[in-house]
This record gives sequence, C-alpha cells and structure tokens, in this order.
Amino acid sequence: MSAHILSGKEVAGRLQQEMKLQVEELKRKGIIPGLAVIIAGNNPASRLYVKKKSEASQKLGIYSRVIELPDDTSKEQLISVVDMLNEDDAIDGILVQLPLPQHIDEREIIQCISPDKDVDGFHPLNIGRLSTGQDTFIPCTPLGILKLLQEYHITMEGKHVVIVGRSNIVGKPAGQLLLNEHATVTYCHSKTRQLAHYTKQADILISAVGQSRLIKANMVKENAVVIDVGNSFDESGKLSGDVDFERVKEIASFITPVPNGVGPMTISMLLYNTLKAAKKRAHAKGDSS
Ligand SMILES: Nc1nc2c(c(=O)[nH]1)N[C@@H](CN(C=O)c1ccc(C(=O)N[C@@H](CCC(=O)O)C(=O)O)cc1)CN2
Repeated sequence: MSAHILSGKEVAGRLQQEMKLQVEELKRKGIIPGLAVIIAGNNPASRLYVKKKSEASQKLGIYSRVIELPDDTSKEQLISVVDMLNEDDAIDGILVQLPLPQHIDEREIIQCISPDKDVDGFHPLNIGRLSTGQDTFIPCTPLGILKLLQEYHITMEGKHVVIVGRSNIVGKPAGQLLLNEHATVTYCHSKTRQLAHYTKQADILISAVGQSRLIKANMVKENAVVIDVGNSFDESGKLSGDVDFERVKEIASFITPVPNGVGPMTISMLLYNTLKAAKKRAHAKGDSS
C-alpha cells in the first residue's frame, strides 16, 4: 500500500488561519507584530524564500520589512543593520537569510541578533536553551517537522529517529528537539560509512542534505515515516527532494512530498515564532501599564 502523504501545505494553511486570528487579537491590544528579514547578495533560492516569508507575513497582517543588501556588504555594515533592528520597537523578529556571502562568518552575525528577537532560533543562547529543554525560539524547519508529525498523530517517544545531515539550520536542532520528545536519535552525515545501514533502522527518517534522490527505497525500513527536507534540482533541472519519492512511498507509512511538505511548514513556523515574540511584547506592555 502506498504511504499517506504528510501535506505540509495543508497543515501550514490551517495553522496560518489560526495565527491570523491571533494577529488580530494582538492588534486589538495595540501590538502590530513585526518581522525584519535581511538578505545579502543575489542567491536566487534565498530571494525566493525571502519573498515567501514576506508574502506569508503580510497575508497574516504581520508588518514585514525586507532589507536587501549587496553581495559585497561588509560584516560591519551587516552588524550595524542588525543593531538598528535590535533597537527598533516595531520589530519583534529579526532573521538573516542564510547562506550569507562567503566573506562573512554567519556565526559572527547571528550572535549580534538580540536573543529575544531571534525568530530563527540560531543564537547560541537559544541553541543552549533548546539543548537543555528550556522554552525558546525553535529553528523553523525542525519545529515545522515536529508540528507536522503531531498533526498526523505520529508519536516520537521511544522511536528511532535517524537524521541525515548535521547542519545548524536543520539536522542538529532537529535531533535536539526530537530527543526532547524522547526519541532515540542517530545523526548521519557526509562522512558516515554505510549510510543505508543506519537509514534502514529508522522508524522516522529525516533527510536534510540537499542531494537529489539520495534516499532510495532499499535504504528505508518497511512502514517508516520519511521526512524530506531537501530542496535541490535534479539532472533535468526539476525541483527535487533528498528522497526518491515515487519508490519510497511504496515502502513508507507516511512521507512528505517536495514541494509542499516541509517547506511550507518552515515558513509557517517563522510566523509562529514572530507571533511568540510579539506576544511577549504584549505581555511586557500589559505588565508595565
Ligand atoms: N535564516 C534562515 N535561512 C535559511 C533557512 C532558515 O530557516 N532560516 N532555511 C533554508 C531555506 N528556507 C527558509 O529560509 C526555505 C526553504 C524551502 C522553502 C519552501 O517552501 N520550499 C518549497 C519548494 C520551493 C518552491 O516553492 O519552489 C517546498 O518545499 O514546498 C521555504 C523556506 C535555508 N536558509
């Protein structure tokens, strides 16, 4: 039997309808949630993602500011934009679209974002909070995966989750998050020997490497849940995930498609984190008045 499709598009749409009501409620209290996205350079994929973020924010009634900087922006210029946004009361969430141009060390920029406005959850303080199980901004893609699993009533406790990819954006925080949900987590990466040996053991397999159709049917256990975070292009230039979807769907119990699986959830969770930041502002305003 063919796997059930985990439709990120559908779930994200539902969550956004709920969040729209929450934005309206905040506005009634005099708070307009605000999100600033900084993009440096001309990476076409990054530009598309930023456009999606800005459009989705506006659709919900979130104030959206996109700051476009040239490819040769210096580290100092970028930091001064972040500093300015840290001080701006109209902005609840700040996001620096990654990757940055090669001459800039992402880590140096991310640690300048106020942890209270770090809606990507990439600041070292927020990473520490996640790893110690404290309330924090959880990186958008891992949080999107968690919400998607929850929406389809897929439990994580005691399951063996195998993550292929160890990026700071997806792989590492996804492992921390699912560990907090009491899963047993195995990380695989580009230096892992006999990848299939591990992937075949997964109850829940998450692939986040950006390599078109890396995960073949013979690498997946019968009835596994398969989450595809990949967004790359195949040899014919078609958008493709990390998973050989057509074959793997015959083996898996649940599977995310690409597009319309994890991608829309990433965008929704950015809105969720921005609302979380704005709610804190509303709370602080209420407390002081
Ligand atoms: N600062 C950040 N940078 C990056 C992040 C991030 O979370 N924060 N993640 C990725 C890119 N990303 C968001 O920024 C992202 C990737 C893919 C999608 C998406 O919706 N993909 C679609 C397919 C693309 C299309 O529509 O053509 C899908 O899978 O349905 C959204 C966001 C790296 N950088």
